[in-house]
Amino acid sequence: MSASPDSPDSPDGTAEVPVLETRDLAVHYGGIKAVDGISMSLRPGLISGIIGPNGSGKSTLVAALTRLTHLTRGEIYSAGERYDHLPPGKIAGLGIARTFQTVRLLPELTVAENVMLGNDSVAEGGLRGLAGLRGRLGRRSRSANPVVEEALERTGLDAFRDALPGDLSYGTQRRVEIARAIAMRPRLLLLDEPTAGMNQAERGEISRLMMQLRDEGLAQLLIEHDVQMMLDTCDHIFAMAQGRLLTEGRPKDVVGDERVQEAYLGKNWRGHVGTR
Ligand SMILES: Nc1ncnc2c1ncn2[C@@H]1O[C@H](COP(=O)(O)OP(=O)(O)OP(=O)(O)O)[C@@H](O)[C@H]1O
Repeated sequence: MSASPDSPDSPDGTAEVPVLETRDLAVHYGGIKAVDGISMSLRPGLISGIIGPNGSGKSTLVAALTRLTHLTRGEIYSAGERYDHLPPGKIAGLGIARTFQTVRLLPELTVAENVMLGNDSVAEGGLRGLAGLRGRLGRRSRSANPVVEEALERTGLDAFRDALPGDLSYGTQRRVEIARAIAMRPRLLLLDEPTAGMNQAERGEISRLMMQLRDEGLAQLLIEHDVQMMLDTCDHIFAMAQGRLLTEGRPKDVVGDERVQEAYLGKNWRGHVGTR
């Protein structure tokens, strides 16, 4: 692998290696330029966000970062190491975990078992690992896996450990997905619309969880249509339109940017932008 030749400076002047970086990234589907020349850099330990109208390329960008779609051109680096040639199965090994737009839990497994699937030892065992999971975990017992226990605790799911996903609220199912991703011990967590279909209280819960994880050092990239949540949660926002970056910066600056308002928010958006 080749190393990224230059790195941005952190506020204290020392060189800081981005947790993730793209250079001139493009994904075209025939004539559709879903992503068209994105160069972006995610700083460690921050919550970064992507906003943009429907069809602006946000999900395609995440698919490119996790190597689930082809690249038309460009380069991707994880902690300075170029990885755009790797297949999707190798991305977790780089310390990049993700949640999806729709809940993807295994309905016949308990919360603890679903979370355990995120852990390396089980993932390496594949389906045989899954078959052995029940025996090792045991219903109504602790998993004896400190990573899983920690993930359940950090996401406030300990009380639900023996529940099946179908018995949980949508918001709690989302938290299980985040717990499973955390059990991978990632360096970077990608969250694609984690609060879709949630009420305000559940959104607040996810937002607080993300900030808690950020305070514990986990870098996150959030895609979300709820602009107020983005303002409240993110440290840095990228605004996309038609596959390109319109602007990036502090949330209130980006949301206050005329081009962003024109492309996405509309002139009637009246959220508050002055609190951060
Ligand atoms: N597999 C595909 N084949 C062809 N076109 C695609 C494919 N995936 C995405 N597109 C197109 O690429 C563009 C960007 O789509 P994408 O889903 O990335 O946007 P988005 O910003 O995530 O939208 P949303 O907010 O609605 O989820 C759209 O025009 C979409 O129709």
